[in-house]
Amino acid sequence: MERFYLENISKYRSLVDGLDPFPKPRISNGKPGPNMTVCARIRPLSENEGFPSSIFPRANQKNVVEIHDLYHHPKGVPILKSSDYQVDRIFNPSSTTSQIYEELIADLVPYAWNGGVGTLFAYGQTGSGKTFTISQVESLTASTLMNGTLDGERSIYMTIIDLAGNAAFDLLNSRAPISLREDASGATQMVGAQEHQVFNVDDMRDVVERATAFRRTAPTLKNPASSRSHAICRIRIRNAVDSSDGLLYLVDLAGSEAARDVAVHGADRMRETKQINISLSVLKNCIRAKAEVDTARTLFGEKLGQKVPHIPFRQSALTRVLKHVFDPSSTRACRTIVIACVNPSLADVGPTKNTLRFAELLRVLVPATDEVDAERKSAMHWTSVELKEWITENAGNPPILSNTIAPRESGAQLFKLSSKELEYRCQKCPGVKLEQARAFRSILWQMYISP
Ligand SMILES: Nc1ncnc2c1ncn2[C@@H]1O[C@H](COP(=O)(O)OP(=O)(O)OP(=O)(O)O)[C@@H](O)[C@H]1O
Repeated sequence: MERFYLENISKYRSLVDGLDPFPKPRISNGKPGPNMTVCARIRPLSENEGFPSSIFPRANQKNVVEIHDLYHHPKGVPILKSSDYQVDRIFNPSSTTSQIYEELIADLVPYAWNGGVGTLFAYGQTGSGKTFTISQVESLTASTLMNGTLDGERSIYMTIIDLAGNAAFDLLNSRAPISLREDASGATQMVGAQEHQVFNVDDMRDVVERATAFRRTAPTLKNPASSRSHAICRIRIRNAVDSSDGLLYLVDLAGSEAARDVAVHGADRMRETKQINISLSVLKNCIRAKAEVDTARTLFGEKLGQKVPHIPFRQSALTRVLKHVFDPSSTRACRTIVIACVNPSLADVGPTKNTLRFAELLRVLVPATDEVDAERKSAMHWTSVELKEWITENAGNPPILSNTIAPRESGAQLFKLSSKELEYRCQKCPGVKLEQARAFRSILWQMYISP
């Protein structure tokens, strides 16, 4: 494929130049949820790669990127296939980590200082800049925590572990194996992991450097030192006065490597990649379900009762460690930021689209409350024709339509279907994947939930 792109670079450029610079804007039906921000960071092109960029921030709409890919047309002429993606914030190749930190992450630090749980994930294809971003954020976080501007006395402790499959290792103790267990209160404990108290910026940077030396890496086609594990840096901020410890989790996820990248590395690497991809998929389901719970709580408050989506956080070691973040019964205040890292090179266009699709699926938009009420009330009485119109507008691409509703099914009947039945029907539509079916189901879920 890379050869095809290289041979057609000038054709690609001329096709992109011929596109309408002001395409039809995407319609967004809400604003980002209260405790979750999903952004994308486009790293600079490496000079030695020789491919043009496939990512074009849209000129007439903020936080939307267009991706242009080149396809082999059966008639032999390369054609352009374009898609667009929207996130809460896009950082261009010229953005520095300090800018990203100031704009997006710095607020998590006082939030955790005052007892909240702040979590930052870096997600993306191998070589897309996750470790680059998280390591600089760790250093900037150390400066904010230690520069004396935050009110009150706190003690700060760090633990850094990595997870390979369901096995966990202590990066601050020569990668000694540790176990993850739930204690009597239901909290997940990293049994055997060392926790280091830190007193200044240098202490914190030393701890991070020590951990980095023990991180598991292996070569991939895209990165000679690719991280093949999820690294979790936990900073516990102890407040002796009211005993509610704040927590900051900085999570550098393993590269979401495509199978073709590891094909040359044998069966073990294929197994490892499969495990990484499973844990990333569970993580995605948990982040999205958590955002749905938060959104529903914002919209319906006390009236919501027990009617919250299931959060499958027990399905992988990664999400069990982060139980504080995902357990819907937890009463702790949590804020989560996801940075989807992408490499703009045309050679990476496939994984880039996967990463941005992943990022989009994490977003749960909150419609204005009066809009929800009005829409919900009228939707219950829609006929199947009105329902079809609504589904066409809201079900994404490819459209979920043909088999979703029976000929005379009304709005009220569709909204009462169980999630399983709805997912099953959506999946019968050509080209619709389970993830899209779930995302669509959650839009419906927000609409039909009764206060
Ligand atoms: N924003 C950026 N500016 C300059 N260089 C960058 C940027 N992002 C990444 N790089 C460079 O790209 C290379 C790969 O980055 P990095 O190791 O962070 O990727 P990764 O996503 O963590 O990969 P993996 O999942 O394989 O570990 C590194 O040499 C890094 O210095």
